[in-house]
Amino acid sequence: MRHSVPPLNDKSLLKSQAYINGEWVNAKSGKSFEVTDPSSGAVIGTMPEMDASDIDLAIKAAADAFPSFRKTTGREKGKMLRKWYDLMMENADDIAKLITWENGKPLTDAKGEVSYAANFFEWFSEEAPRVYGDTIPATVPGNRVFTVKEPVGVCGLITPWNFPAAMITRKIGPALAAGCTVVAKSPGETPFTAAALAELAHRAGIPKGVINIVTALQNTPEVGEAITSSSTIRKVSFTGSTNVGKLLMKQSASTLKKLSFELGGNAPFIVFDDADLNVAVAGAIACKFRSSGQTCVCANRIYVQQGIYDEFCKAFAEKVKTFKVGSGYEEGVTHGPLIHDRAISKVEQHVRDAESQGGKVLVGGQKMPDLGSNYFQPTVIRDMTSKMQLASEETFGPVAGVFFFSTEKDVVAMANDTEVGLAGYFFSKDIQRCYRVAEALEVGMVGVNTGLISDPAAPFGGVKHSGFGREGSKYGIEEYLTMKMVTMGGMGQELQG
Ligand SMILES: NC(=O)c1ccc[n+]([C@@H]2O[C@H](COP(=O)([O-])OP(=O)(O)OC[C@H]3O[C@@H](n4cnc5c(N)ncnc54)[C@H](O)[C@@H]3O)[C@@H](O)[C@H]2O)c1
Ligand SMILES: O=CCCC(=O)O
Repeated sequence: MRHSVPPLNDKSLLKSQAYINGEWVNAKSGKSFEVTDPSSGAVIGTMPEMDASDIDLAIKAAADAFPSFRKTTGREKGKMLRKWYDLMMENADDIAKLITWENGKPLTDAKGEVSYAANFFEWFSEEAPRVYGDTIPATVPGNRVFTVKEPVGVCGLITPWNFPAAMITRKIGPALAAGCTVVAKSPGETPFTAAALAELAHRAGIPKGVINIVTALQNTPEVGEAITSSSTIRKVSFTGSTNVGKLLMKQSASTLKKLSFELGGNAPFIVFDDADLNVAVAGAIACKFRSSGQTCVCANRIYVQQGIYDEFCKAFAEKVKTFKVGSGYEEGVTHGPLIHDRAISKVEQHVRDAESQGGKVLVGGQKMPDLGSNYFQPTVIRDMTSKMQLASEETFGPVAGVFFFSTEKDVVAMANDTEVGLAGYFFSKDIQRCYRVAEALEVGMVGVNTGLISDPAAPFGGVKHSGFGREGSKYGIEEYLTMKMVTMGGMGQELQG
């Protein structure tokens, strides 16, 4: 079965080829892979199944474009990114339809993602002209020392399917602002959005070779290897799971690349007795069920203090009962399908495991075969314990496990008892506790009395096995720059004449 193409205002935004050196191309082998709609399971199109030989062409194009692009002034690069931002916003409805088509998220969420994604271009269009070095007082008399920031060079970018637009713009925006050229591997599950963005880059006048979008599904490991082992590529930025991050880091070792890794999380979400219950419930809904739980910063372990536990569980479950699950295109739908059957298997396993160890399902807990094979009911389970799988593994789906705790010290110990450290959240009205707990959590990002922390102006990234490097914010561009120090000798002479 082939699912019909969404009605785009501009049909030329739907591409089924990769974009290399300013041209739309197929794989040299002629092979392609099928892309499916996670809602219906229907094949919705194909993309080139590229291999290492195609990637080499993209790397060469990016390397050829680099000497000239690196000399482009910050202001010029800023104008290109701004133009790309404007085109994204003008075509927001079409891009959102493509996101819903291939990722499944509801159209309103997809529109939100387009704006979030485009904002990275706007933000970095403003950072591009503001790349400063330092002047440094030298220790050696007569020496003058200064630093300049230079683009790293050709960058390899690898992104996941859960934000088909925003994960790519969050990398390409700062890369271009710094003066780098890129080879970006779009996610095999969701390649159409990235291709539409490449078409808009073309229209924005971004020079050929500066952006290259390569595609693969089965060949993804080979493509990853080609990118990480290339001696032309100087930097790799990856967003995805911790396991794949570790593999890519090993592969990058022989060429000692600069790396930024945004990896998996297992976010603690803590509600203290002194929290505003309504604010905490709203925060948990937004944080846990955004994109049906498929974001790396989604709450994974919800810890609620004893005095408020029953009340919180009841109010939280009541809210979840109001969700409408269905196709992302359907009016009023709040939550769509998961990306594929592996995701369904994982959430089901977490639910069954929790139930078998005494967890009580308050709402949901089952697959939804009437809607399609990738649908799972939004689920709330109470009486969770640290022995259950969900406590130590990222669920990446619509299952909220609520744990019980007694003291601040206990809950911080439980929150930190994990290898990863991406985001953490807590709710309290006590300002001293807010500082104390924010400082004690071993994560890269903390939400206090909010479940939504993503913002192009705020540094995004983790600690521990959640990776390193920061995206967005004034720090994001640093990932794509190197610092050169210049010492000028014989400078402290007497005036002549
Ligand atoms: N920290 C963040 O910003 C962030 C954002 C989104 C997702 N994630 C994490 O990603 C995971 C969910 O996504 P997933 O299960 O699809 O992750 P994944 O690591 O399996 O895949 C992510 C992407 O990496 C690429 N990939 C996979 N194997 C590869 C290989 N051998 N070489 C090169 N590229 C490869 C694919 O293109 C894929 O789209 C979760 O752990 C989530 O927390 C993290
Ligand atoms: O899934 C990871 C990224 C989520 C976000 O940027 O808010």
